[in-house]
Amino acid sequence: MRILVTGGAGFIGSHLVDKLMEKEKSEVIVADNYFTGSKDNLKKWIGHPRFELIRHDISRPLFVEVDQIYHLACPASPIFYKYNSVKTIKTNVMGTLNMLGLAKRLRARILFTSTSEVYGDPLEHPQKETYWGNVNPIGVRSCYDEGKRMAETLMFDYHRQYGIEIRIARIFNTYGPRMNIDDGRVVSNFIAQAIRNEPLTVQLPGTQTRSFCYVSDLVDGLTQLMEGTDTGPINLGNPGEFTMNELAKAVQELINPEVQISEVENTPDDPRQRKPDITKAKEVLGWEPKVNLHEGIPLMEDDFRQRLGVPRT
Ligand SMILES: NC(=O)c1ccc[n+]([C@@H]2O[C@H](COP(=O)([O-])OP(=O)(O)OC[C@H]3O[C@@H](n4cnc5c(N)ncnc54)[C@H](O)[C@@H]3O)[C@@H](O)[C@H]2O)c1
Ligand SMILES: O=c1ccn([C@@H]2O[C@H](COP(=O)(O)OP(=O)(O)O[C@H]3OC[C@@H](O)[C@H](O)[C@H]3O)[C@@H](O)[C@H]2O)c(=O)[nH]1
Repeated sequence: MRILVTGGAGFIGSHLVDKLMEKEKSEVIVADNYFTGSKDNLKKWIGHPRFELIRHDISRPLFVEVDQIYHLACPASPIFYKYNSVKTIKTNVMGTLNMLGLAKRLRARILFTSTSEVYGDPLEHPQKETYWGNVNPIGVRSCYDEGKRMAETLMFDYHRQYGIEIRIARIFNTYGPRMNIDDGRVVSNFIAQAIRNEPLTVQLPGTQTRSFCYVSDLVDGLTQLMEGTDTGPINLGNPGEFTMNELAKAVQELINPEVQISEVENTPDDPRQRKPDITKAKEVLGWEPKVNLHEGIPLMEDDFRQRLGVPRT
């Protein structure tokens, strides 16, 4: 089995590669342009006979011979996906078209990592896969959430029109070791701030909620979805829901009780609430997350302390 992972040098992608490489018969090819990812995340596999790393931007066609495609390439942190919004759209739309073209030529199964952001600022809570969402089509987040929605449309049209085997995961906020230290997402920000003894920046109002999934759980969900028979979309996330005020308190308690918490301005269109309904994942895949936030934060803290060079005192 030869498997392509686009975006495999990123946070989730590199953990997925670790899991795929554990299977002795798998060969893994990663294609990544290193916009938010890094070779460092894959250093243990570089030089391995079953592993190949290609610098490639998926908004251009890619010619490789594989049996399965995990299509993850796309900046995921709001700061990075807004940085060059037109490029984010090209990555989602042209990139997904290119990967579907590859899947069509090879008759390969393709899994796309969509997002809870397709639900926008959801009016249904928790979110089921049947909910169509509440998305601003012209806002600063649209390059990402509308880009992912268009990519889901392309996936289903290739499936209906050409019989391509597709899998769609709608991933909710995921955290863990190897996130970029200055990634800008909330869990990595708070952990880095707590270790550096800088105020935790809670964006107002602080009552907005998210549900945080530990990366090993998420990766198990992705491989189970790929190996199963359901096209999805299937929500993959941890239903444990926290306000940003609660998250800041948890990080303060677990990492640095002395650290201050400060309130800062938010960005436009920030979703006010988000929690996955994972009934479908449980029924169809037999999947549910195992690691809760209070267990996951210390695991991520170890990795951040090591990279920041600040040991526990
Ligand atoms: N982490 C989350 O909470 C979360 C939630 C929902 C969905 N997702 C999705 O999961 C996937 C992985 O997210 P992540 O958190 O690992 O993000 P990440 O930013 O760490 O990884 C994305 C990877 O894609 C690469 N990339 C970006 N544009 C590319 C392009 N045009 N060509 C080739 N490579 C490109 C980056 O260099 C990086 O290695 C993304 O598709 C993201 O939208 C993540
Ligand atoms: O320092 C910070 C950063 C963020 N936040 C808040 O934390 C919440 C989560 O923000 P993040 O930037 O981590 O992530 P978001 O939930 O906005 O988007 C994420 O959603 C799912 C995925 O597709 C992506 O990983 C990302 O787009 C927001 O309400 C934001 O206002 C803070 O309070 N402080």
